[in-house]
Amino acid sequence: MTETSVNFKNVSVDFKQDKQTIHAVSDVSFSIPAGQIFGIAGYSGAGKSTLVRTINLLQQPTSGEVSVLGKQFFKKDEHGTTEISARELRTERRKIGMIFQHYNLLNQKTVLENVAFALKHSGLKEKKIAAKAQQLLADVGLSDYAKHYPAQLSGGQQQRVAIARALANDPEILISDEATSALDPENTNQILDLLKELNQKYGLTVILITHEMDAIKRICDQVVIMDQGKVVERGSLIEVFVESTNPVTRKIVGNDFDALAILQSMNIDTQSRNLVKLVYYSQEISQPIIVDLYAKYQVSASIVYADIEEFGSQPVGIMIVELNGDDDQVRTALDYLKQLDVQVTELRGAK
Ligand SMILES: Nc1ncnc2c1ncn2[C@@H]1O[C@H](COP(=O)(O)OP(=O)(O)OP(=O)(O)O)[C@@H](O)[C@H]1O
Repeated sequence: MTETSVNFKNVSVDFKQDKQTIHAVSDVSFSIPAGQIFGIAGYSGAGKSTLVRTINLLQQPTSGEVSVLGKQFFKKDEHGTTEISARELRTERRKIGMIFQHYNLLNQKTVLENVAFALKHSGLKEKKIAAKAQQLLADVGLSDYAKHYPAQLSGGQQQRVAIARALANDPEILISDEATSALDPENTNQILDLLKELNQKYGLTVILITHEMDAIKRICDQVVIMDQGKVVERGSLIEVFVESTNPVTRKIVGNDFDALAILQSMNIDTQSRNLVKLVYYSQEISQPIIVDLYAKYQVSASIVYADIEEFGSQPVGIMIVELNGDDDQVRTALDYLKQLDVQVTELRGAK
């Protein structure tokens, strides 16, 4: 397996509309490592769908280069255009499954037939097709629903059928374009957990396009934030959700770790009080911090704000504390916290 599943290099997509040019995607470059769950997040209209449609050339870039699983699919620059042949593209597209917000199931066919339909051109005999479709249904937890019709299933179950169908040709990449956007929170989480399970079981690369930050936080390894056709930021969940100071990113991912925004919403003045933001990566650490600071350094820390968020299975805590004590002791206490792998940000005078 190649290490990079998708590589975008200087990809731009323009649409001409009423004599105007819409720059849906502008000079985007990044790569998606194989075997990861990779999020592409941003507001509606940011260019996410247009960008991922260039992966299987459902959308041709206006310029730039797209390579998938080590093979160059498309390149257009000042020297001209090179493109994979239609025949090769047909073969390569089998390695890329897609699911969408709308399940697009065939209503007159049973669940099993819907999945089997995707294997029509696989070269397998009918019996083998039925067996494989049944196995795929088992993979998505729908073994008992083979003979049901789509209308008899819930939205979450229908999306499972769509996932089974998308996996029919054993793809290496699964693109999920807002696949949970029409589902309630419980079904959303179940589908996300299923994607994670498939990622782990089969090493499937999952590209998760969504405007729902909770979805990204639940299962992604890395995330790209897009805004107005451009990549604003790329990194691990912690880098993007916890550490980023980029204002566009913060607006999109929320202010859960932005101490100044939190304090402002609580009407707390940062100028006159010795406030410190502490970020830590283990749940057990928060209580001892406060106790230790007093016991070791006679620095009292009163908690102004505290919260814990989960990123996948990684809890990340934030505390804003007001420190009181001798100046030198406060300094030593802060050094001690840094040694404990607690990120310390002093907020006095910060804007
Ligand atoms: N075929 C098209 N013709 C003209 N404009 C288009 C076309 N497809 C997309 N656009 C425009 O390109 C921009 C990016 O759209 P895109 O659908 O990629 O965004 P998105 O981030 O996926 O948002 P959404 O989740 O709402 O689809 C938008 O301004 C959109 O109106």
